[in-house]
Amino acid sequence: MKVLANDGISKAGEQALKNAGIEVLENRVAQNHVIDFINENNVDVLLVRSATKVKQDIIDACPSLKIIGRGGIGMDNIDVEYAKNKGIKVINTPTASSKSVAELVFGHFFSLARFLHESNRLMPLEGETHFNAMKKSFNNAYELSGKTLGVIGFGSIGQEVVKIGISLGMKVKVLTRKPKTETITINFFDGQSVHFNITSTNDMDAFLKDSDFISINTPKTNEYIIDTPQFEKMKDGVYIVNTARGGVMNEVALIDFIESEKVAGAALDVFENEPSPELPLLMNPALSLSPHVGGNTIDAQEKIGVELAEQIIKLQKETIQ
Ligand SMILES: O=C(O)[C@H](O)COP(=O)(O)O
Repeated sequence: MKVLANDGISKAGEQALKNAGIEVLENRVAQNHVIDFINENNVDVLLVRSATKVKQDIIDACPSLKIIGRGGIGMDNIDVEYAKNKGIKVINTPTASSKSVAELVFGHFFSLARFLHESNRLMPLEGETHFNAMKKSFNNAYELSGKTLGVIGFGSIGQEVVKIGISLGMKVKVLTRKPKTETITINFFDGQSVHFNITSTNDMDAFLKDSDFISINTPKTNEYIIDTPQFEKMKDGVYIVNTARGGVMNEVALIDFIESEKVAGAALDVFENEPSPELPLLMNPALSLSPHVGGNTIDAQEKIGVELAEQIIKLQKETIQ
């Protein structure tokens, strides 16, 4: 069996596959050469992250493909149903990177609430006057503790965001299409755990009115979840972080509401025009930005690689001679 890990795979994942007698090709093939490469090398399994798109063209033109694996959560770069209808197994790693994404959400919240993104850019400044002026300009900072965290989406990442929020002493609200209850378990270093039953709401207006810090943690949507009418209903001075997908929040409207100071600060890890975000986003001091790195930790990539390898080995045993 041959695997093409086109957007990379961790050493641990690669080793697990090799130990099972599976060949791993680590070539990084450009999108327009993927079909030829798969056919020339008789690839059985195509592993991707979000960079490589696996759409109908690849699925139709590559009869050797038996498994498409997404190292990560969002499957919007893969024609999942189309592949499944053609008998191709499609797998992902729905929980392996959720802690990493949730930690990035809070990295951005802390950065926004304390102006870290901006002060890092502006330091070092010469002389007491500049130093003190800068210090004064960052006076209106906030603690997260005691504030209301609004989480849009209650999947594995949303739940990890909620855990961190609770641990910081935040009040937590979760917005989902239909209300649902999840038991959130926080494990402490000494082996103790606490459990919280959290029920989400579908009352968007109340959610927007109450939330001081909003994190978007949903799959990609066809329409904006956050657009002008939603911004209008938010608290003055709200902070928003989007680590979900470009397209869940209207970036043009976001800039307008930052300019009117309705939104105090926002962070984007994902962009409508990815990988080339619009210029007004890049230059805006109220924005903390990162280049789609939610799952980019050594820890998450290790877990992702190993989980993918385990699933492939299992599928190989079950279905592929
Ligand atoms: O959907 C995901 O898993 C995250 O957005 C990470 O995407 P990436 O693997 O392309 O970094």
